[in-house]
Amino acid sequence: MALWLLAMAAMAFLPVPEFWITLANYIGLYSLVALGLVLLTGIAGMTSFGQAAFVGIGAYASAVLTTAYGASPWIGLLAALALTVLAAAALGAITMRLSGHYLPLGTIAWGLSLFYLFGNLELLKKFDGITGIPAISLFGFDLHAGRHIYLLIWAIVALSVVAVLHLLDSRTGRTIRALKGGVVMAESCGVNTARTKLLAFVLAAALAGLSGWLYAHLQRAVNPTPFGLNAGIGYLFMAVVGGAGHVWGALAGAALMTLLGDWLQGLLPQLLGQSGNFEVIVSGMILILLLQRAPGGLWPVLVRLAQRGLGRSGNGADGRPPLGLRFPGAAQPLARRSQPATGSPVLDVRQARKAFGGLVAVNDVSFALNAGEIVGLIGPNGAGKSTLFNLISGVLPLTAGEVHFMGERVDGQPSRKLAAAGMARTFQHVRLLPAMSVIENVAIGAHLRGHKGWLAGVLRLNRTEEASLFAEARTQLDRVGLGEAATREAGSLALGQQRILEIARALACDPVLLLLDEPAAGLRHQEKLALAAVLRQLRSEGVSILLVEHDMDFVMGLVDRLVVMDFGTRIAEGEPEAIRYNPAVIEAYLGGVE
Ligand SMILES: Nc1ncnc2c1ncn2[C@@H]1O[C@H](COP(=O)(O)OP(=O)(O)OP(=O)(O)O)[C@@H](O)[C@H]1O
Repeated sequence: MALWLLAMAAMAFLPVPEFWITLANYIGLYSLVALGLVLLTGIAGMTSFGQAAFVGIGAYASAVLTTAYGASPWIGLLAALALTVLAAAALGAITMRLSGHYLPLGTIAWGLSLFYLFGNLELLKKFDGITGIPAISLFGFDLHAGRHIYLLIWAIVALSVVAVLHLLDSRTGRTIRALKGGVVMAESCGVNTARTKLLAFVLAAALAGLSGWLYAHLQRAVNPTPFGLNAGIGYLFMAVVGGAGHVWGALAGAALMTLLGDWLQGLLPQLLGQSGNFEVIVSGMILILLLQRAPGGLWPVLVRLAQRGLGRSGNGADGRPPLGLRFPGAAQPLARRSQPATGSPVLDVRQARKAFGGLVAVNDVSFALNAGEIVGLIGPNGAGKSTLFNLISGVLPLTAGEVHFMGERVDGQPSRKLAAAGMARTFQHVRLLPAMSVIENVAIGAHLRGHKGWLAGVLRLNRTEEASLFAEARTQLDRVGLGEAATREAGSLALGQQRILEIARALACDPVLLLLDEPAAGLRHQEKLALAAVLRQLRSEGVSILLVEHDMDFVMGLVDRLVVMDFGTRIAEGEPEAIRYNPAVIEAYLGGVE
């Protein structure tokens, strides 16, 4: 990064052609928008075609203030950011609720609307646009030449890159990255996913607004053309082609698309003997080929080539150790909640019912669980165990009945509220972030035990807390026997170990009640013994555990009580030995006894 900064800064003082500076200025402006898209689309997983409209809001805000009201461009900057953030908060509150194809369609809808708004408002001089925008003045020096504003543009790009890198390497950043693992997992760790999505959306828009502000004072004139849907698609292309999962991919994509377009614009008319927009067609084809050859984008390819050239290999795609693993020194242990007294009521499920249309998956099931107890929920496939888990943990709403947790009625509450109250869970189908390190996955579980927000993350005021969160994650990994794998990518673990990782993540929540959905599936015999030992240890510490499991040997030797379900109904409850010989249970499993 230092080398890159030096090279970029040197260019301003070297006798390079003015035209290079112009290209570099535009690459810088595009990089800012693409950087926002890396955050929003590549990392948080939400596709937006409408970013150009936010560039427009930033540009017009400053253009109007500086031309019609004679304000300083710096006041224009504040207005540009404020207006973009407000517009993004309003649009995001509506659009971020959409999912699947509807989300990108939604962004196209408001992208188009804003474009026509720019072109039809008298205040913005309609499609003619605004001219005579003043240059930015810095320390009494007017930045009216491209070479002058160049340094400002790239200083802002560099700061933005650092800010986004810091953000991603923070408590809030992990929640943004966790969105790709699905909202159910993130919410079960206490993350407010709606707010996190909105934050990613607003931050991406703010970067676009910043780019718009710079654009207005570089061009000194604005009209709606560069803020339309075409430009929005172009920005998305830059992020994807550069490598949407990587911060530096934004710069790589902006540089590639700008340089390629410019090169082809000069070359093609000479080759073809006629002028036209042929560069759009040819660069489109080149980009498709590139995406076929390198679906992850240009940046990971550049990193691989550089590593090969240097004869080194890095840990992550960026060639650096995984984010969040650079904490020297001892950490303050996180505060723990006090566990309820052994034997006191923790969970009380009363007549819980769930119907999916005509199918009653859980049929008026009742049972209770006390502190320091391990209760097993068993039953044949399709008996309704996972559905009951989802009812208890707030993932699914009940059709009827009640769930009480720690003396309070909790049905109807979102799972993040239950996580805050001390309920942590794992999933039947493992839900983790395969490209994230093992320890970072576990640190997501400790989300509610930290408090630093996104700004503290960006400004690096979170280091002490991060050290504590990671120390906690490491403790839980050691506890379940995965300490050695802390820095590995979670996706590289065997499935059984991924389940254990989920247990460590749930333990990082400091739970009162642990809900484990088939924790022993995929484990070898020794690993099962080790897991049983960990669960017994937790019980002795006062943690209550409810587990769904098909492995009867594992369950019988571990649990205090069993609840048996069949066809959505509780058919038996009792100590393992009694359940083993219960005729109703035998019938459910074996389909009848002679
Ligand atoms: N979202 C849903 N919509 C419709 N039906 C569902 C849904 N989720 C579960 N079911 C049905 O509810 C019943 C209970 O399913 P559930 O997954 O809870 O059983 P299970 O006991 O966990 O089974 P397994 O041991 O195979 O995981 C099944 O018939 C299933 O097909």
